[in-house]
Amino acid sequence: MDKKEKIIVKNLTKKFGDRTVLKNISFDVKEGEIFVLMGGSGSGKSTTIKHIIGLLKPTEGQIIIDGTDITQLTDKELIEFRKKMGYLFQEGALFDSLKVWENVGFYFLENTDMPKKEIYRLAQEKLALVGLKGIEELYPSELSGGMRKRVSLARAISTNPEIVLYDEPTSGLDPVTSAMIDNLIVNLRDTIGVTSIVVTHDLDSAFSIGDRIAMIHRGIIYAIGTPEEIKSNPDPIVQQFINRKAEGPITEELFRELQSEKA
Ligand SMILES: Nc1ncnc2c1ncn2[C@@H]1O[C@H](COP(=O)(O)OP(=O)(O)OP(=O)(O)O)[C@@H](O)[C@H]1O
Repeated sequence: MDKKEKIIVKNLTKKFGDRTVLKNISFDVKEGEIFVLMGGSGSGKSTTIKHIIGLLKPTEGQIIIDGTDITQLTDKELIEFRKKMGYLFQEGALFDSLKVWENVGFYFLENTDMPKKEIYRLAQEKLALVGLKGIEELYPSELSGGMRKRVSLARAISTNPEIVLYDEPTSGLDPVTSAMIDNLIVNLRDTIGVTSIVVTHDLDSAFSIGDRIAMIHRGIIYAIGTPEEIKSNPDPIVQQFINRKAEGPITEELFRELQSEKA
């Protein structure tokens, strides 16, 4: 039997001023699925997931999560709804003035009466999951970029969310740490059935962890399918992207644009 849809993105269009960044995109993500969103710089990946977490409102379209159209929620309702979602920001977005454990336990420090000792323990547990130990008392400025990213990931999963949205979880990480993050994403699905959307440029990671992959280019979804289906998709844009080719329709478009800007 087909799994139930957890997230439905329906005819989503987003304009910033007179620029249309997302052009009527639709897809759904099934419960417990790892759905990868792939595409070049500026293609609209971050904008798409920011709609799913409710940080952006669509110009047109709907975002339906567990049957609720979140675009219709009030700010207060949205904050409550977001409890079931974790979001790993592209830049990490840690609070520099807070220690690592306070960053990881931020949700509980802000919103609950849980004793600090317990929050500290919870932070330790989540940090261990991302391979970090003994850094609870440090500040983000004392960490490497890769460590900061992992601390952000520990924070994203601190509330045991049903849905986790990852914006470039492995960018800037060494191959071993990247593989560890990939494993963690897969483990969260296998052990507690987390539904994930992973935005990535990392083709190896996309093909190894994705149950399905969507390829977005200039605000349009060109292909959606299993890794095998994407590999054999004949679309020239998809093929140029997944084969890392310098020449092809993506570069030709870019070239034409640069020429017309010069003219
Ligand atoms: N708040 C905003 N105001 C105006 N334009 C924006 C805004 N946010 C994003 N854009 C534009 O929308 C387009 C898509 O941006 P987005 O961040 O979604 O791309 P992306 O696919 O995530 O790229 P990258 O891989 O480089 O992070 C870009 O051209 C960007 O400049």
